[in-house]
Amino acid sequence: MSSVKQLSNIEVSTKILRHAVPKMSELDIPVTPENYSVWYEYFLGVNLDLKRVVDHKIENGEIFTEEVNSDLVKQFVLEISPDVIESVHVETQLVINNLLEKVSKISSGTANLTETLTDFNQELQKTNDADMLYKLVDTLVNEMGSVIHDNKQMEADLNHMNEEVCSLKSEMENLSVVAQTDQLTSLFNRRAFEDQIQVHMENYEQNQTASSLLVVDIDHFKLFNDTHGHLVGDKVLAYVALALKKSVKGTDFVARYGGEEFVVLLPDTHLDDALIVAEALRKKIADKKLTTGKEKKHSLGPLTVSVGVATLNNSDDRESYFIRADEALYRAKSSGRNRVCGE
Ligand SMILES: Nc1nc2c(ncn2[C@@H]2O[C@H](COP(=O)(O)OP(=O)(O)OP(=O)(O)O)[C@@H](O)[C@H]2O)c(=O)[nH]1
Repeated sequence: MSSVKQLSNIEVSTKILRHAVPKMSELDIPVTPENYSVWYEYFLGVNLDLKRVVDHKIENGEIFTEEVNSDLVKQFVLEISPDVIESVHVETQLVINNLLEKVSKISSGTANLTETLTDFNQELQKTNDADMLYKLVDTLVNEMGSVIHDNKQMEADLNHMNEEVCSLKSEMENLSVVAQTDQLTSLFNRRAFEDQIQVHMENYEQNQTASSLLVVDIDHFKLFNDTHGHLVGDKVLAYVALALKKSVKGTDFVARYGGEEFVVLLPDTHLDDALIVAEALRKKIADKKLTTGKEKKHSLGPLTVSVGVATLNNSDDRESYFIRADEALYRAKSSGRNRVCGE
């Protein structure tokens, strides 16, 4: 279990919330989810680089302008592993539950108190001859009234805080999606792939669930870019991404590994079946006639991919699994491209 997970409990997240928000307001930093993530990390105290950079800025009296905040986000938040983002989700959810519990307790407590005091007040008003007592109790009732008022105010504050935490949570979720998505193709990115390959390894270890990996690389993509320009190149990448996504089952995982290279993880799939899937992908892309221009008359020429396939085995770690698929891809390239090679 990571140190972050060990620290993940309601006390820690509430404590951080209590420190982070006042500090941000002291430094005039808007409490957006991204900025909050930086300060959450800062008060969590495990990211020493972040702490050093922020402390240095505070010591030098530096102003946390929009630019400074955004640099901190870029430098540290976008580097936060999905693990940490996930843990912030869990903690935010715990804070919400805690707050909801408090809010409901205060609501019912206030309702009871109001009822009791109202009855008591009515009874007292019927008694004419106990002036002194009446005055004392009336004072008491007034005081209790102000307690009720305070409680109501507290309830309103808690409700408001709850709304803010809810919106924080939903923004954090968006942040997590962004951190795992490739902007150009909308596929998962390499970071998400690293997580998913880990899931496959664990399923294999625990339940002997088979797993196969395809590494798909567009052939001569440099030439394509050079001939048609980068913008068309980008569109072709988006097209290949969609073609891959549409050609596999919903449980299969497609990501852009980088540049013109894609990866597909097939759960519960042995080598023979993975080779069939890979061949179907290759053929689908090779058969498509790509055109451009308003009337789609201008042909872009052939577009093909090479695919390397590997299946997870007992002695694999994440790296060796990927390397075997990548070596198979290399063989597909060096033996002529537009083909599939297995390990
Ligand atoms: N348009 C565009 N091009 C990209 C992107 N990422 C990488 N590339 C280009 O992809 C090309 C990859 O070239 P190479 O690695 O030489 O590979 P290749 O031309 O596909 O040749 P083989 O893989 O050997 O068939 C380079 O020209 C990169 O600039 C991108 O996001 N958009």
